[in-house]
Amino acid sequence: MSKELTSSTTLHNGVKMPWLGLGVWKSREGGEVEKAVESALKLGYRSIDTARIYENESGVSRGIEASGVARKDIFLTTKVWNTDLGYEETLRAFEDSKKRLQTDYLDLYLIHWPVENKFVDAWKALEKLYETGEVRAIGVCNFHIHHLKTLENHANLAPMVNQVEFHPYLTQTELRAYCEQHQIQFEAWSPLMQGNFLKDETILSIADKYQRTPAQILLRWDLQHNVVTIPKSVREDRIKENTQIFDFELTQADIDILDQLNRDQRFGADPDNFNF
Ligand SMILES: NC(=O)C1=CN([C@@H]2O[C@H](COP(=O)(O)OP(=O)(O)OC[C@H]3O[C@@H](n4cnc5c(N)ncnc54)[C@H](OP(=O)(O)O)[C@@H]3O)[C@@H](O)[C@H]2O)C=CC1
Ligand SMILES: O=C1CO[C@H](CO)[C@@H](O)[C@@H]1O
Repeated sequence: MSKELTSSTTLHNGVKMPWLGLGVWKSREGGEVEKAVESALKLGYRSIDTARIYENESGVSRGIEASGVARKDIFLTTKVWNTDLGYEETLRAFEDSKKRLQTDYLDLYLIHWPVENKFVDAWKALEKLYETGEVRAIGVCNFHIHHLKTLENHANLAPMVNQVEFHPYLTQTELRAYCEQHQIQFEAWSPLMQGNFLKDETILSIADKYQRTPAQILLRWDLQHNVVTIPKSVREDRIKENTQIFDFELTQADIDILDQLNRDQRFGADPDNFNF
């Protein structure tokens, strides 16, 4: 499978989404996020993942502006937060995010968490935004199979993306298979294990073998699993390092070794057990 920095997966509605994007959770507005987004776009990233709850959508838009990259060439994602779930509430939250992001449309709008009894109404709002062309693709985050099944029973449109925690300690085998069967693109959050990979001897030794950094091994492993990945960094050297994953390939044996590190360990919250 050959991929390059600008290469994309095709979602089930035909929209193209880059395999690599920049995550911006914890990237602070007022300088940090602006600089990270500007650097990433100048280095060739074409996808940015933010959320209302990250409180940096305005900063993201300033970074885009500073980069000089045309809006039409960028795949921009944001998410509706738990307190804004509901039909009218979600439509309003979308308008507010659009204003902060200084854009007339979004490429991808996601439900951030599967809050029971609320996500179906929010999904109806996302379908409406999709029908009116204000968003090019819609999807969910943190949905287990049972949440996807509930949605299926009420939705006109299947989600195009499910963005969930994914790395070698949490390989999500069943959920990935389900998403693949239903043409839902799987997207990894915390692909770098929030920085917790440095103590893992297996990851370090594979990095050594390929003469790559551990971060590059983790991101390459995502690509070879056909998983969209959105590593976060505010450091230009790392933002660049995280792009250098398209010119080498892991052997199947090494992919298997990384897969076997699975221990169903989360660095973030469990969707069935969250409390925000
Ligand atoms: N839908 C959801 O519920 C969620 C979505 N997300 C999305 O996914 C994105 C990525 O996940 P996130 O949780 O941020 O964590 P990541 O797994 O991307 O790890 C980010 C951490 O790794 C460090 N880092 C980045 N690159 C390197 C490198 N090359 N070498 C060493 N360390 C590195 C960063 O530090 P530094 O910045 O200092 O370089 C930061 O501390 C988020 O930013 C957000 O957009 C995340 C969580 C939940
Ligand atoms: O994207 C996210 C990052 O983690 C946060 C929880 O602490 C949430 O905002 C959300 O899951």
